[in-house]
Amino acid sequence: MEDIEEDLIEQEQPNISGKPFNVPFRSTRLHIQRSNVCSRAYFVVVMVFFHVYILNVIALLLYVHYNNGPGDLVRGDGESSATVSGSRSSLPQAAPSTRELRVEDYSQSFSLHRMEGIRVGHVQRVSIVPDRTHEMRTLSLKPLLFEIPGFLSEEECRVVVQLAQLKGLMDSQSSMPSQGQEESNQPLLSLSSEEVFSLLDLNQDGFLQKEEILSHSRSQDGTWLSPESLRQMLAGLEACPTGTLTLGDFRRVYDVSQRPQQQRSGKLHSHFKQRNRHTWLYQGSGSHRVLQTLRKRVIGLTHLPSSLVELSEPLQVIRYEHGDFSSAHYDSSSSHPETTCTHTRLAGNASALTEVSCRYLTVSLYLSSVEDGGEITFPVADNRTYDEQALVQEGVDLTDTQQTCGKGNLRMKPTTATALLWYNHLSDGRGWMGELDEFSLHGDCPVRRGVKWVANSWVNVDPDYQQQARYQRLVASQRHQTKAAMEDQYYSLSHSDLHLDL
Ligand SMILES: O=C(O)CCC(=O)C(=O)O
Ligand SMILES: [Fe+2]
Repeated sequence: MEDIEEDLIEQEQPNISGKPFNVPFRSTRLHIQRSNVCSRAYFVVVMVFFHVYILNVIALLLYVHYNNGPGDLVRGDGESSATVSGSRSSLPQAAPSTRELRVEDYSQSFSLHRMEGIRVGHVQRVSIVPDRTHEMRTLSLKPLLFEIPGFLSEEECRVVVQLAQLKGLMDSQSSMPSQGQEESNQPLLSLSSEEVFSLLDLNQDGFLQKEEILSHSRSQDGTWLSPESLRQMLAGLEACPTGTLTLGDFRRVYDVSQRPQQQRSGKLHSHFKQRNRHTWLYQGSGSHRVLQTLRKRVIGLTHLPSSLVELSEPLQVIRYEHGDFSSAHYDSSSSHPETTCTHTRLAGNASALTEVSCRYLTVSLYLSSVEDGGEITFPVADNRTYDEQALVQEGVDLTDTQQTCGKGNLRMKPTTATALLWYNHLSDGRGWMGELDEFSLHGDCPVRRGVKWVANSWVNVDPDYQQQARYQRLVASQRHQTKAAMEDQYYSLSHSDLHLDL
């Protein structure tokens, strides 16, 4: 207490003006301090806490500043209307920066841009190309779906159709066995369980290990084992105490997995069917300027980072002639532990996983109008809830676009130069891609008169953010190596030229 009083006396020195504090004030301070509330120790502790707090805030601000988004992965790159028709460097990207390499060090603090639908019928003006704006109309909120008339010029539509014709179109394959294909696959599917077991038993030890089953279903091609059937088999395998399947186990599990889906789940779901022809058009540097422009326009429209869009699938151009259609389907897939995204597979230790398409959103570009039929249908758009059972009721299967196109909730007639954009996935609530949006189910009604040309621009995103980041770093470093190799070659060439000259 004496110390405190000494201290107080020291503090009662005259102030700057040379005058001592007046008496009432001094007596108040003395009173407070004698009551021990503001003891020196207390003051020191408060100040220490205060400084630690300030330091923490500064550290946090610095952290946020230097880790502002995952580098090239989701950087807003200002690829706006002004740059849509501007030329961009075609040089390979630089090597991964230290900033990119730190991507895994911190948790997500960024967002994949997602447009606002506001309400059905809402029209917003968007700036995608210089010197003009486009109207973007919300067609549904579930899925989040927009229509942008005049997204392309008629000339651009013509060029894309001609480029597709030049490339050549091929028959589209159904990703799931269609009824027709089931028949044509009969000889293959009629392999006995013993034969299938023996083919899968790579090391011929008489047991099937998980890796052996997975090894045959790595690539999406073929119709033998859909992701759903694969899940059935793996569930059966996990139920076995040994973690392997004997021939007897395999017979049971395989039988169940090969039964049509409607019998397993009790739901009358028809398999995916389609009839049309398609081709793929590369949009990277060196491709036709219209294709490059369209990709930039998709970047401008979606506000997604150019690196994501540029590493996505090429443009798919589809031609539907008379009677051509596709039954209702999802453009993307829900994620499961047994699946990996096709586009990022090289970046993971995923050699034994089934590949699936991971497409955050779809931009469908209509390159022609159709005289009759050929609408795109979203059978469950804006239903209050998603009910898979309700898709098939009283013999009416809403996924069967050949029979029930008129009964879906939303149908859009193809119109030349119009774009549709919809999100196939919900947000994960943290700014990355979340679950498959079940309302994004859509199909194509049969063309009755005319020809439908449509181009699909998909933006691929891996629901596993780290995997997407690894993939982008891998591509960036490979590009860097390629560039270095090209420069080396150029250097040695010019060097040898020099020798020749001499
Ligand atoms: O025809 C359309 O409008 C879109 C085509 C489509 O759904 C697809 O190819 O996945
Ligand atoms: Fe589709």
